[in-house]
Amino acid sequence: MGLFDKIKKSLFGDNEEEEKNKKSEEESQDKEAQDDDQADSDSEKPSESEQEEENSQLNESDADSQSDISAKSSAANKAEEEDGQKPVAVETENQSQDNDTASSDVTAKSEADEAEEETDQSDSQTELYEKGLEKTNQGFGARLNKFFAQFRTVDEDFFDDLEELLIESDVGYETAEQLTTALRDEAKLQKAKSRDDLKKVIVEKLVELYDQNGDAANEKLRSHDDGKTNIYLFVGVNGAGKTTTIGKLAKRFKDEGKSVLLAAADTFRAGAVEQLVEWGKRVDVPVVTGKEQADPASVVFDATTKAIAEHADYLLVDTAGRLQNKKNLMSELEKIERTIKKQAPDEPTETLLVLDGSTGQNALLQAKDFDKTTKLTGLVLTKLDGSSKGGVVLAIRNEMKLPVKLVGLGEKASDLADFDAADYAVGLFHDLV
Ligand SMILES: Nc1nc2c(ncn2[C@@H]2O[C@H](COP(=O)(O)OP(=O)(O)OP(=O)(O)O)[C@@H](O)[C@H]2O)c(=O)[nH]1
Repeated sequence: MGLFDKIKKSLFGDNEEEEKNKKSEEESQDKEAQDDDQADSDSEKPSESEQEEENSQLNESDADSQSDISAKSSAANKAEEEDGQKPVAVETENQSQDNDTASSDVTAKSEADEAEEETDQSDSQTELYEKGLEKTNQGFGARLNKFFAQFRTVDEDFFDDLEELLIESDVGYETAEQLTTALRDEAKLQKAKSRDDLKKVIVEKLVELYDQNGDAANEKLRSHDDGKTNIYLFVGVNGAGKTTTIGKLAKRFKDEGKSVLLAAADTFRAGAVEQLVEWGKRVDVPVVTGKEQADPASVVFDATTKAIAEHADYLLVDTAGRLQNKKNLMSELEKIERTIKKQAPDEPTETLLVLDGSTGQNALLQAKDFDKTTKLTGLVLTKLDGSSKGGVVLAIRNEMKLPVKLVGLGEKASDLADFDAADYAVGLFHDLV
């Protein structure tokens, strides 16, 4: 569907039926990891209160920062039940710095009788956005729609009020100003007078603003298809949705027939490893783990060695969201990146910052902090289904020139979509007014 059709459908509706596909899961492979003397020992670990204090500087979302593994595991189990999938058997063995390659990872076994077909509903991307953005609509979209519902005439007050509304919706001051100016000019040009004319223009301008701030070559997930392993490094504050996104993406790649390996490099928190192992079982991909409190770089080293040796198509690396202080977190990430580059000089293919979509303007600060340490190639915006804002998408794009590559629109394995500016802009208006 072209942009115009999407805008038309959003604003005026139609009766098109949405397609629904069913996807099935494939068997996984058993893999082995090789150990090495790569790991250095980490400095002493902090108290919980120190972690919390540090984390609050990076993440304003208290609810997420307090999420624990029991909640996560029960959420995963609940989702498993929803997906109707039984977990496959998992062999768990810890890795250290010896050379016991046979016991160096956690492997999801692919036993035929256990690999039940997952029948996740695979909604079309537009449908996912519409469903996922329902709550965001109660925020940014609802404000826009309420604003348009009260619309009387196109005058200076109209544009001033619109600019104010955009700033309140976390679009950012600069972006709000740019968008309002563009809208003012376009409204004049198109002689837009009615409410529907203006809504059409604003959707067009939202998309245009997003598009003009990007690098066309870096819009979609990068992936090389030359037999080498694509390594995706996921960074972000705790609770942003890194592990969940990795689980969802692993499922997507598996469904595409690719071989996937996961690395649980958040050894700081035992629950984080468990959570990734749960996802590995759910989507039937092996997970490389290390001993609790082990050097995360050693886990990454083992996982990279294994992925390269076994010609895995993708290695998805989960990292810690918090350490005793920001400096420690950043130096750990630096070390992980160095470790990857040592074995695979052109990697990582992607360094994705995972951001909670409801974080608001703080998301921008996080993006700037992480970008200083690990050169980011893109963003993943999660929880857009539960976001009360949503406007931060534009702020980040405008100020960081970083593309949003993926969006999380729910907790299920299938609730992941490629970011699409038109879908996003249209989704904000869907079903309202
Ligand atoms: N509604 C909704 N919830 C999500 C989404 N993505 C993640 N979550 C939930 O957010 C919570 C935190 O997600 P995690 O994947 O554990 O976050 P993390 O960044 O790995 O956190 P740490 O392991 O603490 O660093 C979990 O309860 C997830 O189920 C999403 O797109 N929508």
